[in-house]
Amino acid sequence: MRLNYVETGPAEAPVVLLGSSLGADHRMWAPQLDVLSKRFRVVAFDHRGHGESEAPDGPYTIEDLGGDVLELLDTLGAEQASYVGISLGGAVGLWLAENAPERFHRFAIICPPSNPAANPQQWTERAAQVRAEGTKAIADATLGRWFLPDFTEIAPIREMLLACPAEGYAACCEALSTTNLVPDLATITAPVLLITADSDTSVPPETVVPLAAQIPGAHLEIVENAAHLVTYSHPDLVNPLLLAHLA
Ligand SMILES: O=C(O)CC1=CCC(=O)O1
Repeated sequence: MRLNYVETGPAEAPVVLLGSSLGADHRMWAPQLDVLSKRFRVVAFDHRGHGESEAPDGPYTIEDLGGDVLELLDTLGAEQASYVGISLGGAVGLWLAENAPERFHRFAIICPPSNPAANPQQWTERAAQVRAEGTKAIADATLGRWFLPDFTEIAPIREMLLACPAEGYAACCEALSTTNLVPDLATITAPVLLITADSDTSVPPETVVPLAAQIPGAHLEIVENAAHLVTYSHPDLVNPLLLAHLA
């Protein structure tokens, strides 16, 4: 699987991978790039079925998405990296922390759905809707969950959602419908920063806060007055947390 990615920062610096949310692509990390690229070789990638990555027919699994990231590390010639992921990208990060600890230094996991398989119908219905009507059918509702009304710079994210291949979006919904990362959280050995947002209705903080007690040594931060896509709306608060954890 060839994942599309964009690389910034010094080639010899430690690698940090950036994994995006469902329907978005590597461009959603624009507010982090300047800051992280001063210290790291930053690789923002598109999950399979997203952005300019290949979009084979689904369904996909979390193992497919995590395996793609391990292949990307090989492509980059990086034995190890740190990983920052939000939402779907956060779920992929938890899978990597559980299944490939030898390839990673540190994780920053933001607003992750840890057990979306608890409500599989939500995801299979959304997959069917997007296959039938395209991502335009879910764009407004998604933006309404991802940002509070006072955040108005949403046009670039809308454009990413509309550009996302319907099959790729649907197949990643199906990956979420079969994903439960909770049973193996206690096996995670890498240092994990968990970030949640107090007004996240996509992945409510009540579902993220308990993970901090289940992941050994995890550090939890709650961003106030923020919704799901907190990296995009609140880089002033999130970027210092990322730098402090990754450095
Ligand atoms: O689409 C949403 O609001 C919820 C979501 C779950 C995984 C993800 O990336 O977004």
